[in-house]
Amino acid sequence: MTEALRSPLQIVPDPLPPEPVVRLRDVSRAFGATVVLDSLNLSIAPGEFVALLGRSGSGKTTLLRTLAALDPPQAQDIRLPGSRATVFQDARLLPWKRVWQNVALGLRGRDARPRALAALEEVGLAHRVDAWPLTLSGGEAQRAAIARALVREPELLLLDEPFAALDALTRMKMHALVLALWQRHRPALLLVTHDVEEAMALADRVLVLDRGRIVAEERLLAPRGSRGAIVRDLRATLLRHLGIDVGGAAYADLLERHA
Ligand SMILES: Nc1ncnc2c1ncn2[C@@H]1O[C@H](COP(=O)(O)OP(=O)(O)OP(=O)(O)O)[C@@H](O)[C@H]1O
Repeated sequence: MTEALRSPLQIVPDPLPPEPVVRLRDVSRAFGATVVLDSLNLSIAPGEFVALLGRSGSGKTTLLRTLAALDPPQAQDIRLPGSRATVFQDARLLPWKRVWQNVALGLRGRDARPRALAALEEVGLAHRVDAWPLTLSGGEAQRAAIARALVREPELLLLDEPFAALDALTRMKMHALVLALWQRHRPALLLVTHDVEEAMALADRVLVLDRGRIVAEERLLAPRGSRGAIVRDLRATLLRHLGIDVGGAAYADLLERHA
């Protein structure tokens, strides 16, 4: 027997953390003299759900476009997975193609249609597969856009304020849907949002971007659905980073009016 096997106290090394699927090191981006991303560092682990908050003009969309590799490549230290998909605020469906054809767009092989149909069924649109995009409601169009992203089984799913244009009830349904799909498929997911509540309800980690830098990072360790007790302080912290003082009299007054 070897020495190691005889020892009653074997030291089992911690498993190495998984390699991030996204890694940005010291990434900057400027438009003319305006610096929009400023020496930014960001890692996202496989299967992690990250929310990105930021005031208007803080650089969220620019960061998302960098992660989607939509802008011309630059000589920067950026690692991205090969398979990525993006869902925007507007569904961007081609109006001259039926819903299932929009989802199947770019898929190769005979199984393109069955794959598209399966994805549409997953998002609750089995009854609308042959519809024209212009006949869909806003929520249905976003479901189709999510199906189009998911059918590619991306390692990285980017959501750019996908619920911003939806009414409150539809938004809640979409939250539940995105969470269920993320749990089933487990892509790394970056959700850009203005909505602190949305970020806290859905994400594992919430980042705040300000003037092209990540100025706050909060991990949500409590399981989703049982976060009620811990969210108040966190909400206040995140809102402060977004320039809203929840301790201020004006905010207290606002809360009272909504009570
Ligand atoms: N193609 C471009 N050319 C010039 N300036 C740009 C371009 N794209 C973005 N900007 C500028 O970069 C800054 C950040 O824009 P970005 O769209 O990334 O912000 P954002 O946080 O997504 O804002 P919002 O929440 O309002 O969508 C803004 O000042 C914007 O005017």
